[in-house]
Amino acid sequence: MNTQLQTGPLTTSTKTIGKTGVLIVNLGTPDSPNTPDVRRYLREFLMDGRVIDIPYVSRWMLINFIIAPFRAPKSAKVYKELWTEEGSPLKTYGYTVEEMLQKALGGDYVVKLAMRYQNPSIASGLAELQKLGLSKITVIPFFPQYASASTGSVYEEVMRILATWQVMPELRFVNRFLDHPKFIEGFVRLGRRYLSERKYDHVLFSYHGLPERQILKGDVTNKQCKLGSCCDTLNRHNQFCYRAQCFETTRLLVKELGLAEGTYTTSFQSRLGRTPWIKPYTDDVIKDLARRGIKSVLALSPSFVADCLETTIEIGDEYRELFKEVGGEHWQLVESLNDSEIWVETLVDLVKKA
Ligand SMILES: C=CC1=C(C)c2cc3[nH]c(cc4nc(cc5[nH]c(cc1n2)c(C)c5CCC(=O)O)C(CCC(=O)O)=C4C)c(C)c3C=C
Ligand SMILES: [Fe+2]
Ligand SMILES: [Fe+2]
Repeated sequence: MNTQLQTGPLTTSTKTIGKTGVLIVNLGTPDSPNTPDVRRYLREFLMDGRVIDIPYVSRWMLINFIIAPFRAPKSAKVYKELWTEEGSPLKTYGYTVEEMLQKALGGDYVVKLAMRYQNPSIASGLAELQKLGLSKITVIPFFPQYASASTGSVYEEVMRILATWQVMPELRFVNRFLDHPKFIEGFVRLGRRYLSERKYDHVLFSYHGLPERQILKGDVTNKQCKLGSCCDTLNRHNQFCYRAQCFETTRLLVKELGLAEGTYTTSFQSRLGRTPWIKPYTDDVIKDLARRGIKSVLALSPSFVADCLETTIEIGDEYRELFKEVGGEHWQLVESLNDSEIWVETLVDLVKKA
């Protein structure tokens, strides 16, 4: 037997051996807008300790005694308004983007769509990729800004499943892409289109909110986040502060859109429960804008890459109603990146650079 150690250079390049799997992952949505499916979705979603980060027993009681019996039927009604003939927009756009990205990347890649909660699950997407004997897998959570409750949870689920594999291929996780030039350009193009059609008194950038506690728990480097003006700049100490990442996203968009100081605001929506969430709250900002005599608002939501309950219903319908109730006249939601070419170009670039 030849026991001599090979000392020369490697003769094979890992790049040429197998294909690369690309798992694109969005948050998830119910299988249907009926109460049992919505209940199952909310149960899986909100039992995630990264989403509701309270002790297991308290979380279990909250979900089973409040969310499941009371919130699920209410949410089901709203999901029925959102639902289209093709289903939930979040999932429909996901499948279209899966197809577009596969076409754009070509035969060296296999693209699979997964949802963190419900279907198609991360487990099923990874199982399909496993069968192909890939040399590399790149995971792209569809969240522009990092948060433990979103990106962190996708990572955890992927790692939980991969931990059971005998062969683990080379792995890449895209952490965030809030400053990717094409991602920014995507929202800028949309914004410009609306701004060229009519004059708006104010532009509102409304992001998904988070409990303040979750931001403070993530501030591991220097414990300096006070959830105030410290989040106004993004630097190496607060690079994972979700609030700071949202302000940075606004800054990049504002620069490209050429908005003047005082004509735009960043705010946070979708509060749940009684603990404090990051501020300013979108509903408070809307009331304040109306009080200041602002009559027309253009609203963008760059924490989402596909339209969903949080954009179409919460911003598009509920905040419009609120704005009009408090004296506003014209409210316009800017649609999300959805299945636009520029969003697919963003993904191609993220995959190639991973
Ligand atoms: C404690 C609760 C929640 C945290 C934390 C949270 C973080 C978070 N969520 C998204 C993206 C989405 N959330 C969506 C819906 C949604 N979010 C929560 C709660 C928390 N989210 C609930 C209860 C719901 C369901 C809606 C309802 O029943 O009222 C959606 C839309 C899904 C759809 O089907 O359309 C998205 C997308 C992010 C990015 C995030 C952390 C930054
Ligand atoms: Fe959410
Ligand atoms: Fe911060």
